[in-house]
Amino acid sequence: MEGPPRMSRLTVTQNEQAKVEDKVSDIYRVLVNVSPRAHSLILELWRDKHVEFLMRGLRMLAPSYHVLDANRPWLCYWMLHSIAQLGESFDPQLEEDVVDFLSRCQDPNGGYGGGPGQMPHLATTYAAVNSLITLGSEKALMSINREKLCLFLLRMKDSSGAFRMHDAGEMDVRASYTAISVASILNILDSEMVKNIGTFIVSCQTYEGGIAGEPNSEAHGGYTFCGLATMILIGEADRLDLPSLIDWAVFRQGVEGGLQGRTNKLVDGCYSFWQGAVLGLMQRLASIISGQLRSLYVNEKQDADNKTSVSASGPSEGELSSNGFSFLKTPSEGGPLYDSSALQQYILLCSQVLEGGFKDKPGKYRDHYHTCYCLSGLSVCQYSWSRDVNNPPLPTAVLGPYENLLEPVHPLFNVVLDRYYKAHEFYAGSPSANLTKPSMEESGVMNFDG
Ligand SMILES: CC(C)=CCC/C(C)=C/CC/C(C)=C/COP(=O)(O)OP(=O)(O)O
Ligand SMILES: [Zn+2]
Repeated sequence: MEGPPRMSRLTVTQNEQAKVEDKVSDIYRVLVNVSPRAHSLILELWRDKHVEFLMRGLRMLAPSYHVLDANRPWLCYWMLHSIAQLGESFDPQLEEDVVDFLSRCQDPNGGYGGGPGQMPHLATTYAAVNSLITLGSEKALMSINREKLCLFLLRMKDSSGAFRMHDAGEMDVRASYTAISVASILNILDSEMVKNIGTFIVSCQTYEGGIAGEPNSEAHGGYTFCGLATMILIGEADRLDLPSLIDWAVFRQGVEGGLQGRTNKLVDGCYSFWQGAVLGLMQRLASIISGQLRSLYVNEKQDADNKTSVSASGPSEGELSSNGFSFLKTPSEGGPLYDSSALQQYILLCSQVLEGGFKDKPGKYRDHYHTCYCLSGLSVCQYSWSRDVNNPPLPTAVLGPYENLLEPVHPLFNVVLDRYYKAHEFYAGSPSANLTKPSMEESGVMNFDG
């Protein structure tokens, strides 16, 4: 694994980076020569344009949902979540159409496929569940068959502890996150689902400090978010080497202000969330981090398996599903571990498309994925100085006019906070223990090792 950075990639990075830097410094040259009003205008979030772009996308999707065949729950999530972060409500007819469509994607044996009749997949299950929670109506929340979903999740669980994305599919950190995220938010997380997942994720942390998609691969922001969020949701974050994770993550901010996904690659607006949220989550792990640093200094070498009192003694099922809720009660300490103002500048100046929507970087086209994750990253950034995400941030934390402020998101699930609270309350009365579930053998947990 260890070795020098690949030179070809470094060369491309430097050339491309220079072009982006030129563009950014052109904009700054304009900025310093104009009035404060113009400065503020340039940093404005073009809300109406974004809502127009997103609503148009949703309406086009609604009648037939025939585009991007296997990705339709994702398109729903990216658009709905973006609209919710912008503080807009949904037209009841549109909401009804989306719930009906997603119900048609729900497999009779649990989970959601990329379209009606398609095989259930963990990624589209996550997207569908987050979409329905974002819609937030009783009809939307009731439409999820949690009992069957529980069976689907157990079917995707391999004997090693890791999850597969779909029947006979690949096992990676995305699968762990999407499974644990939906189980936690729907209050069906149990010890069977959690078993050995921490060990799998620990095995994906690389020599750089970030987390890879699978053991022996390269650390990447997308997988690092998935791995860290999963470890927090299962109460095992202290099994990761958090100081080295921070060390890797803080160096992912480029001179352009944006964040890159991996070493020597270009910055990209979508990592504003994947990497920004990782560093945001770290602010709530301060006590574990200082404990790990202390033990480093006193040279207390601990076996990773013995570090977690929670995993050693086994948490109760109620405790497991409540990790996502209690995490928010831990104060966010010390301010952001990245330059929040520079990241907001990158999102607003380099990723924002004035006709509506967001893109990876100048020279690329807008799309709904980048719109969703640039907005999610911007929201995380705006609240990065707040100890409590439930309180509005100070004006100094929000770059540009204060009207730029977005709705806060739950950083572990990436759904708007008030929708999360509604779902949490809705599903609180019926935890996993009340669902009739078979054992691992009865549910046919796949064992490819024979
Ligand atoms: C919840 C869920 C399903 C999360 C997915 C997380 C995520 C974004 C993973 C990224 C996967 C990956 C290796 C991208 C590299 O693309 P690239 O080589 O085009 O980009 P790069 O140059 O920026 O690395
Ligand atoms: Zn991207």
